[in-house]
Amino acid sequence: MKSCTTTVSNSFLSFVLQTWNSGSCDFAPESSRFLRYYAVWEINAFLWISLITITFLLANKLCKLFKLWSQACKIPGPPSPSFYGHFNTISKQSLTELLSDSHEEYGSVVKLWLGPTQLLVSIKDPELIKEMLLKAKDKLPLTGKAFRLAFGRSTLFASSFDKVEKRRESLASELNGRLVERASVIPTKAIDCIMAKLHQIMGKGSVDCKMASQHMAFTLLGATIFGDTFLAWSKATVYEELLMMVAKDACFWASYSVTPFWELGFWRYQRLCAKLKCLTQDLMQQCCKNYKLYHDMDPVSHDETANAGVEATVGSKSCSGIFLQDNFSLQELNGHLNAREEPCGNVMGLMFHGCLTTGGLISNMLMRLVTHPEIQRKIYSEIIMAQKGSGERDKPNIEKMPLLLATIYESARVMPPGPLLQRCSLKHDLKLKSGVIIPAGAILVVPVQLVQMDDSSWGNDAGKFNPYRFLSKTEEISGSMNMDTSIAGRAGERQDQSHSSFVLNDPNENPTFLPFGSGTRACVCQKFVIQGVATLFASMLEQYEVRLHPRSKTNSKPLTNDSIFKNFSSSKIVFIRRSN
Ligand code: HEM
Repeated sequence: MKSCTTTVSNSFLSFVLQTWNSGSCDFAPESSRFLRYYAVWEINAFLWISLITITFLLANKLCKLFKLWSQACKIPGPPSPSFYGHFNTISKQSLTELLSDSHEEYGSVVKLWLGPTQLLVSIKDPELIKEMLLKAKDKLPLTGKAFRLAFGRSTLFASSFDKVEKRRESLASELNGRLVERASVIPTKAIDCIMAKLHQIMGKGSVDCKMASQHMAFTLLGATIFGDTFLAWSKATVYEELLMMVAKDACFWASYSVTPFWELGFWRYQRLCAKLKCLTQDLMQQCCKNYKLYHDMDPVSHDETANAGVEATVGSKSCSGIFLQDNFSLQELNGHLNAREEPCGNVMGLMFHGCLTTGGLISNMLMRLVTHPEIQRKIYSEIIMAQKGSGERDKPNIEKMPLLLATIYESARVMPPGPLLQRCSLKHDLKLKSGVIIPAGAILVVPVQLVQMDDSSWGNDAGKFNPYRFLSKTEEISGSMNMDTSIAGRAGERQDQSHSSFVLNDPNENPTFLPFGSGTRACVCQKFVIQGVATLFASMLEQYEVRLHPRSKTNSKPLTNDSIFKNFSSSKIVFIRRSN
């Protein structure tokens, strides 16, 4: 027995047997010997099974790795400079620039190694992009992890398509249905709040474009989701700060392959996330209380009550926020919660994604307006003309503002809020019609910035900011008939736009217009965002002219941006109240 104690497993065995021998059992010597053999046999079997399972798992991993390497060999791309692939190159050079060089040299599908097991495949050809965005339904595990660490489990923004499919559908049908109609009412109230805040800040001189845009996006989205309650909420400023702090570190903590429970910083981050969650719950409770109050009242007094506490800052009409309408409540957005779902995960996720992307778009729009004052002047005339037609201040008629809409599209084209679209096929290899096979688990990217600036899709002036590319001229013939002439791609004709009227082309007709993605995981809010941002700018430009602060420098050449945080310009701008 003593000789058995030399190995770890045997010492465990002897412990078991000794316990048996010294126990109070009255086994006969044969049965106790049988039990001893049986125990030895069981433990040996357990160790063998463990060994075989681990070997099988390792062999499986190794096979997958060989398969990945052999499939990746067939995809063209620059040779890997080291064991870590192009990872070090990317930290020195922007990924978009590296992809631009690689596509030029190796064609429309290129691979880069981000490590021995991490393959990135970039696609630039419009047809292949369309096919890939339809077929690759998953998002990178890193994206899903960033959302999960920050906001808990949710049914939007998860990596696997199966988890998000249902919630995407319900959100899309609600947003693209009657809520789009409301998107034009909400910003009018939000804009008063935004301008009140900007005026406070501008008392000190100018405002930082990045800060102003972030605040506009936050207020616009908050008012849209939560309604009047949000505009009157005393903790909105703290909420905004917290959201931005969480956003800044989300990807960093998700990038650890093992969640770093040992890091103090991680727990500090988790405390921020918990605070954000408490605030979201507080806001949602207030919304529900106000909603109940509003619905328990007789219809005549609705407006008075819903505006209690809001009247000081915003107009007179009440609005209850998009998700508190009839059958689509905030609770419903979070789903029929299952045990593994966080109560406000979806709402926080939407605020997070919506604020960053919409903030990026607004910042970009503001910078285009200050660097192209002639376009701003024309948009202003368009707003005044449209207003004369309808006479309603509370609801700017953005359908009559094609130049404003085209400027938003063009801003999103020249500098999309996210420079790369990323997808993944987690379980299956992806076979494209061209014959290329992309192994399961590879990171698939579309370099949106390159694709949207490509001469072959956008004409020779693809690198220029020109909103008129999204417009068609309508010429009046014999005073009655309208004839559409597409002016996209005709640089000469674009010079004389002052006396013509225009209609907006559908930007999604061009398959390389991708600021909102496309295919299975495309943004469900495109229509809604465009309408909201257009109404925001229509209300704002009607009252204010935006100018660059005289001492501020701009870089009118779009920067290549690898992160949406870099997308905010830090130029100083001023809002000058119009005299009329
Ligand atoms: C300028 C503003 C926005 C831009 C540029 C934008 C862009 C995007 C992009 C590029 C994607 C991924 C598309 C793909 O992979 O094909 C996406 C997904 C999504 N966006 Fe947006 N977005 C914006 C605002 C919003 C807002 C305001 C909301 C909602 C309040 C929203 C909700 C979503 C949702 C639910 C998804 C799908 C997530 C998934 O399938 O996991 N977006 N967006």
